[in-house]
Amino acid sequence: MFGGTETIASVIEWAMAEMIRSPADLSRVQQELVDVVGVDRRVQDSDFEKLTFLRRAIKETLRLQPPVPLLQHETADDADIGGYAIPKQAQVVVNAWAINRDPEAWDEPETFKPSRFLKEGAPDFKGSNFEFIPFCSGWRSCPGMQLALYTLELAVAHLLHCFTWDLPDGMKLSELDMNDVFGLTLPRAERLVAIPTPSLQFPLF
Ligand code: HEM
Repeated sequence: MFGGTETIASVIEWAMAEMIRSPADLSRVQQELVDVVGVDRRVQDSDFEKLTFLRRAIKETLRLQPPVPLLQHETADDADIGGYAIPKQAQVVVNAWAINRDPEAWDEPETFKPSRFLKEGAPDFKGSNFEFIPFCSGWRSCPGMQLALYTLELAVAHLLHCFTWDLPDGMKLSELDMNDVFGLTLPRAERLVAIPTPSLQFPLF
């Protein structure tokens, strides 16, 4: 299995890139952090329950950039799926990346839009909404999901609460390369380079 660290590092980088490229969402997440946490202390575990937009921005990142895009399994028995006969012990590859962007399931599937998850009945990734499967589903789904979510939320919350972020050398948002390298994992084709400026009213170190 791919390391938990590589998957998490990739999603943190994608989340930062998606938000920098979407200033309205970035400013909504940062305002939420100021409203919930303030500017004179750091984020704590007890804050996460109230950081609803930040958590949806991470969900949306996992939809667009699942770090395990292809799920490889073997059928235990003969099966019939959508009229296709799949024999026992067939190798089946599920393209989670394509499913998470299926235009029949998602409105504007290519657009980073965390607010889609604010709607009543929006899909969740706990395993029963098959249009959204960044952690797969069923008894071989990711056992590290809760740890991964906690780590992702904590890291991104600190990065966005403690700093404001700018692209280097007057680079425009439209120039940010959002290509990936498609394979067993889904890293960015070009590393994200962004300049942090401290934003809190106390020394960070
Ligand atoms: C954003 C972070 C992560 C994502 C999106 C993710 C996603 C996945 C997916 C999709 C699978 C199933 C693969 C398949 O069915 O072919 C999986 C399996 C697994 N993951 Fe994760 N993972 C993440 C982080 C972690 C972490 C932090 C750990 C451990 C600390 C972990 C441990 C595992 C293990 C042990 C399996 C194999 C389970 C089995 O084969 O029964 N993952 N992960």
